[in-house]
Amino acid sequence: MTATTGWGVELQGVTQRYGDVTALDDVALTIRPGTITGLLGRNGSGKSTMGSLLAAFRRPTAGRVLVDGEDPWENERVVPGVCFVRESGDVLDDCSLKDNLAYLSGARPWFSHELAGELLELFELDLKRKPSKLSRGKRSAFGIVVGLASRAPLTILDEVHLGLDAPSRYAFYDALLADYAEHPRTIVLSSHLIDEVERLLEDVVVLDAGRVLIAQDVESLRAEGISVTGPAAAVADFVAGRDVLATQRLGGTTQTTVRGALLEGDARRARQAGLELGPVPLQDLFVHLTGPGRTTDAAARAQGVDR
Ligand SMILES: Nc1ncnc2c1ncn2[C@@H]1O[C@H](COP(=O)(O)OP(=O)(O)OP(=O)(O)O)[C@@H](O)[C@H]1O
Repeated sequence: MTATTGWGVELQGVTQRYGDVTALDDVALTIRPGTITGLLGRNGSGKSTMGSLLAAFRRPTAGRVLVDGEDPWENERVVPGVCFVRESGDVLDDCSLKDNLAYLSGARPWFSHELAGELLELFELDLKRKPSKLSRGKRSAFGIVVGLASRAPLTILDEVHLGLDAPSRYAFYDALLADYAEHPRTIVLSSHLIDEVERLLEDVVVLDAGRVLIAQDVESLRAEGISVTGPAAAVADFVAGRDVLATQRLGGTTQTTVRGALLEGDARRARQAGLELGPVPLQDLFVHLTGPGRTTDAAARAQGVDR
């Protein structure tokens, strides 16, 4: 089948309830086609639920899900183009990997057997083995083989690195980037290892208790976090009136993380006050915005509510 450049996603007022648990709460979101988007959030924030809605594993309680402009639910055009790989692994446990690949590739119009072969070798997976007999890491690796080789226009990789050792994780990241460069598509990557995946991401969506806290491109998000370090009084003066996310003190020195782009003259003012300005890693921003005790403030900030 001819290549695509990836399918976009739009969620309009999407709510998903499980009994009295609201997993997604009136979510409005656009995922740009042809990007790698990081789907981040603390445990239970709704990431897997969002994946299952995009893959039409379930229908939302309320609102509209659009994949490539159409509702994916029972949609014969859209469903084969959405590949959702999740930790639980939707594989045939008691069939060999070879039979699994034959079965799974049958439903995937863009499936590349050549790439599957390369990845099986990379992760040292034996086609004769059955998923039920694999270690956790090898099971994850097989999920990655299926997810990448499917070359689906919308690929959702939900915590697919679980159990993988560090060399295998980095091999996965490299393989993903290499294949994505040659076969552009939309990839939604959910992971708690933000430091590791940051370099892969173009856009980032942060969910917080079922709501969208952040949805923007990584570059502009990074530019919004500033670390200010220097004498305590000078730091306090510099950050006054700004959105302070965290402060650490060591002796007379303070390091404060603020959210918000630098204003004109800030760099000069900081230099004159003996302060050091620096970037904030995405992981730190995430922790400061969603960490325990911050949830309510962060959600309120996202909604423009003053507390
Ligand atoms: N099938 C289900 N039945 C009942 N509640 C569910 C179901 N699936 C998810 N939930 C609940 O919905 C909320 C969101 O869960 P979800 O799995 O989407 O979060 P997550 O961000 O993927 O979490 P994690 O990072 O821990 O995997 C949680 O409170 C969870 O307990």
